Amino acid sequence: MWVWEKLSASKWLDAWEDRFHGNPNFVVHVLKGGKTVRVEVFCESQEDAEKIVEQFGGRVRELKSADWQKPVEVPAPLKIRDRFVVTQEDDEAKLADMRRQFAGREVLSIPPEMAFGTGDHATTSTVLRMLVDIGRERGPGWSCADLGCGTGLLAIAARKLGADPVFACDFDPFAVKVTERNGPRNGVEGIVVEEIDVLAWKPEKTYDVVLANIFSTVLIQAFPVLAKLLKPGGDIVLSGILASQAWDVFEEAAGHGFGFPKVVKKGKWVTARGRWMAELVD
Ligand SMILES: C[S@@+](CC[C@H](N)C(=O)[O-])C[C@H]1O[C@@H](n2cnc3c(N)ncnc32)[C@H](O)[C@@H]1O
Repeated sequence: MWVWEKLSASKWLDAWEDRFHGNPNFVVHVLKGGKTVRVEVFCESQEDAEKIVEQFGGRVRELKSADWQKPVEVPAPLKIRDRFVVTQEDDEAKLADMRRQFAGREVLSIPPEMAFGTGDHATTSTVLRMLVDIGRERGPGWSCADLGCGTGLLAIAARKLGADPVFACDFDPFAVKVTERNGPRNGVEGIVVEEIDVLAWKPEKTYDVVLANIFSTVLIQAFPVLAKLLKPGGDIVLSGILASQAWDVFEEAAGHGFGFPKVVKKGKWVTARGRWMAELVD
């Protein structure tokens, strides 16, 4: 296992977070009392690591496999309103215990894999909370698209909340596979999952609810696609937005007829729930 690492001044912290948000294999450390940032990216091969170094600069080192294999403690289950509990546990006996412990909430099992979205990141958990609210407001029978689905957690939750059909996509083929696996693992069938680059997409269907937890630089370019995808009066939830970039996102959104009356900031991450006001667009 190879690690590419780069040191840079801490003023670039947001830029690095933005660039790698969604990549489960990157870790950003703040060093020297906040003056320096170290970006570590885990790669399968030295060749991959060297390609990244060529692109961004930095240095490659080999991680001792003992470090890599160190058992990681399963984090505590995460409660989402009074509706879900999200856990990385996949042991059936432990899941059965959790179902007893959290009776009344549905337990969603999303084991950690090389795809983003086990629920513990603020950008995912805030979308989940907003999604529970949307599900309650809409009742059964709304359609939902989850763009940049990662592990598929949001699509699975949408299906459990009454959405039908549910469409999920990611440009990472591994995320597509993981989402296809995680649906049935959680008793959910029928989520349509496709490998799609949102920025090169010409959607043919429209949805009542669109979710996109993808970083700002992608969202800013994605509004023409989002406007084609969302039904007039539909709900849209955007996440993965660094607070420092939120106004750029909202400004671009407004130009395409999107308004975001509900904004939640968790740490430096912003999640926004809004609507597409088709009548404001020529
Ligand atoms: C932050 S993760 C979100 C995962 C999951 N939806 C969640 O909320 O936890 C962003 C996902 O978007 C995907 N992604 C990034 N840019 C994309 C693009 N242009 N088209 C499709 N997927 C993209 C990444 O592969 C990653 O799985």
